[in-house]
Amino acid sequence: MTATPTPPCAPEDVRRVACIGAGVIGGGWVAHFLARGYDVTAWDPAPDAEAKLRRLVDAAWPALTQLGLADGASRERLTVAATLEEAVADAQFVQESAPEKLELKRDLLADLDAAAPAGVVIASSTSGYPMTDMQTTATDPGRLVVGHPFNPPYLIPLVEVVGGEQTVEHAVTWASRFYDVAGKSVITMKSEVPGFIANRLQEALWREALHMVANGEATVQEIDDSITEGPGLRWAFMGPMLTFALAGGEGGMAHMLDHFGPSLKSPWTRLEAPELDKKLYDAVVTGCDEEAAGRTIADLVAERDQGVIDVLRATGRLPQQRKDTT
Ligand SMILES: NC(=O)C1=CN([C@@H]2O[C@H](COP(=O)(O)OP(=O)(O)OC[C@H]3O[C@@H](n4cnc5c(N)ncnc54)[C@H](O)[C@@H]3O)[C@@H](O)[C@H]2O)C=CC1
Ligand SMILES: C[N+](C)(C)CC(=O)CC(=O)[O-]
Repeated sequence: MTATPTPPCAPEDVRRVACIGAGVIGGGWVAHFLARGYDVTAWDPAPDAEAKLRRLVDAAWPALTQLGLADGASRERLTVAATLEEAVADAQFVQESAPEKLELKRDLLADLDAAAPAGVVIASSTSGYPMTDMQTTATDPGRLVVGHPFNPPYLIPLVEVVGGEQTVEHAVTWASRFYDVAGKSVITMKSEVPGFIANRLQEALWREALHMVANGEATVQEIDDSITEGPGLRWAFMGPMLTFALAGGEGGMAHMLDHFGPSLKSPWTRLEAPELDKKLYDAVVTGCDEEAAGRTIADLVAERDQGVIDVLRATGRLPQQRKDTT
């Protein structure tokens, strides 16, 4: 193991970003960084990756233009590299978004560490693996961090940052500051909670939803309506803690706990996940198809993007409108 050098430039001075893996999330990161005015180099081993990536960026661009592009932002600042080494040779920050397979991530992060300039911070988009488990074979594990985004990374602000046991503190601090400068909303985690904070919360909700679908207690449509017509409206601007504090009236959270605490224990009971057997699998997939009612994935992506922009605008969270470019 080598000592981790400090990053070659300050987070504010980064101009060149490498995105490794260019699927749903890697492509979303590419769109985000381009819209923020960075030069982006992407690499993905799939033969059709470049065409798919450019389609994704083109589909995201109208939403990003509505949000306001940074000065000089352009899709022409995207380069697709032929090799991993070429992609990171010049990078000042690397975002890895390859498939969620532990061995693949371990090998890939070690390869990126071998190829990227010394000290450059390398972040993984993993949605659940602790960095401690992924950094085991890298020569300089100190510069490897998790930077967990939310889909699509070009619209959902949150990114969760956390290091592993071998990550040096300055890499975590640097990454958090970089994402902040790049327009993200950052939570820097104190420890490696499996699945990180927000995924644990949404997976807990989803686990309960799967139980209800498996037991025939609710349809997929009812699950979704119960959130979009109910708590989801509040959660866009006020989290579950403060929202429930208001359930206690003038007594706030203390009264809420005194009043409802004992009765709330019944919905807290299902701690184990249901078996994801074929019946449940089919019920969830068919239910989503029925709910989509003929809308394609592209239709739903456009609907979601517009919905997120409307919510950001309505809650005063749009970045300053800036000059539109290409
Ligand atoms: N899909 C989602 O909603 C979210 C996914 N994530 C995380 O982002 C990462 C990527 O997930 P998705 O974009 O959904 O997957 P995806 O399947 O859409 O994209 C993965 C891409 O990686 C490429 N790839 C395959 N082997 C590779 C390698 N050895 N090196 C580099 N690239 C390689 C594939 O060709 C593909 O284009 C995963 O770690 C996932 O957990 C994080 C947040 C949300
Ligand atoms: C489904 N997922 C676990 C990969 C989702 C995430 O990690 C975050 C998100 O976008 O909701």
